Amino acid sequence: MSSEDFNKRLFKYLDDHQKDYIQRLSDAVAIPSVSAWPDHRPEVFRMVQWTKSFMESLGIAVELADVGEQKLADGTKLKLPDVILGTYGNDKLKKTVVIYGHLDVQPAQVSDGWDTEPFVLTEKNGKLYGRGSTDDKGPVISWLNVIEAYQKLNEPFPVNVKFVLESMEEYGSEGLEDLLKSLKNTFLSGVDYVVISDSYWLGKEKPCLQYGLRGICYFFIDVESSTKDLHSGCFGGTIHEAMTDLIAVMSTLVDDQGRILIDGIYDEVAQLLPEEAEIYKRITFDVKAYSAEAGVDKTIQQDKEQILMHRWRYPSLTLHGIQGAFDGVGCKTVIPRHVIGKFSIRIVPNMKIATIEKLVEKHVKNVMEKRNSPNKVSVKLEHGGDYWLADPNHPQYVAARRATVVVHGIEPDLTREGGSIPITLTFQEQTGKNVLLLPIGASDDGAHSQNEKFDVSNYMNGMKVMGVYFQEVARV
Ligand SMILES: NCC(=O)N[C@@H](Cc1c[nH]cn1)C(=O)O
Ligand SMILES: [Zn+2]
Ligand SMILES: [Zn+2]
Repeated sequence: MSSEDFNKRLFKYLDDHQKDYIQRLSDAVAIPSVSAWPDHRPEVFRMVQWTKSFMESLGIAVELADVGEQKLADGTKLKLPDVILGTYGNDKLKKTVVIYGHLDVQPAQVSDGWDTEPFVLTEKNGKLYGRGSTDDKGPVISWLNVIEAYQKLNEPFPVNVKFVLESMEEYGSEGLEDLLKSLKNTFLSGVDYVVISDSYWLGKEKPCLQYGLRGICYFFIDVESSTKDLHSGCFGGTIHEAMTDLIAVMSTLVDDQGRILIDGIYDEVAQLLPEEAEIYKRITFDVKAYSAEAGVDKTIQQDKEQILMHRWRYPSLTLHGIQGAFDGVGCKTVIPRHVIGKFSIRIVPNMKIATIEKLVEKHVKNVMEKRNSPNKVSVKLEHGGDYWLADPNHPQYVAARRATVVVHGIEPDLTREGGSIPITLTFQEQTGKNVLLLPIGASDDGAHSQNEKFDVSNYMNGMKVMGVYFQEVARV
């Protein structure tokens, strides 16, 4: 049978089973596998077991790798979720593809402003709303659905597949880097390509392939002022307040133009070369739609090239929150005794995590010295992940481009991504092979945000691209 004929059968099979795929995603979304919530760790374990059972039902050999314990801020220890290592096929004559994905999700609660229950997949106008629908349960399940479709069509699978599915990605992939290093000469030896579907198109219509990611350095600034919370009427104006110190420090980190104010932070950022500047001009990107997706009236930069550069090739600093601060409704006249400020810096070529860590420590120390405060202040790099860049002309990218053309009838843009998948570089280093980012979700999916969703059309077309990608990559 020609590949065109098989593709027709594959696409029909996938289309005919749309309902089953939505039900499967709904079952996965119903498990609130939030890695950042320690009390939800059993749910993360349940998600691992759910996926293991699904994989085993497809004849994938599954091994669970223990990656140790997580030490929480209060000193308690919590078991890290096992990493799923799956092996599908072991034919020496076939190429071997490693598929990485994650089963944990960002926190979500209706009170954050969701229109529906975040852990109940809700279909409205062709969109599937639910936490993890696009990040990253939808894409992970898509890969597995495609394997099932090949089986049901009695079609030999074109490649061997090795799965690495973790459940701490949204919390810095703790334990995974060491695991991959230990697997270099065993599970990861002899692989040919690595592919990751855990990112989004640049727009809503046009597919893309990505060859770059920013890294991340996530910091905690801990300020402690007293042994207990205090009445602001009795003590206000007489003691050095922890929150006042913390806000003073946090307000010195970034200016209103998004420029990071930490001395030396831009020193290692790669210079923009004329050839690179040209790349941004060729990319399809709708600035108005971007603002609309963010729900803002005005972005810092106005032109397309500048926005893309500030997403992909310049660092950014975001203030995320303050643990221990009063954030309830109403008024509470308290002086919090202990607050932890959280911020992250997205890092780009050629910034080094160790340099960033030193510069941030120095900056906080300088600001605090000027304040003459007796409070205990410490800075901690909670987790760090490197930036990553690959060669978009590599044959694996050519294979994925062909697959995209078959399904979408259009060449994908070759783009980068402003977010981070910290383990991508480790895969590249430990396998020595090309890594491809193959996004299937749309730019407005709202990962990490309220009302995260995955379009049914992206789910269906994403599986089709994955199905054809396996054939194309088998040939290169
Ligand atoms: N889909 C990728 C993603 O969302 N990655 C996270 C990774 C991360 C790192 N620290 C906390 N989360 C991201 O925020 O980019
Ligand atoms: Zn993700
Ligand atoms: Zn995410």
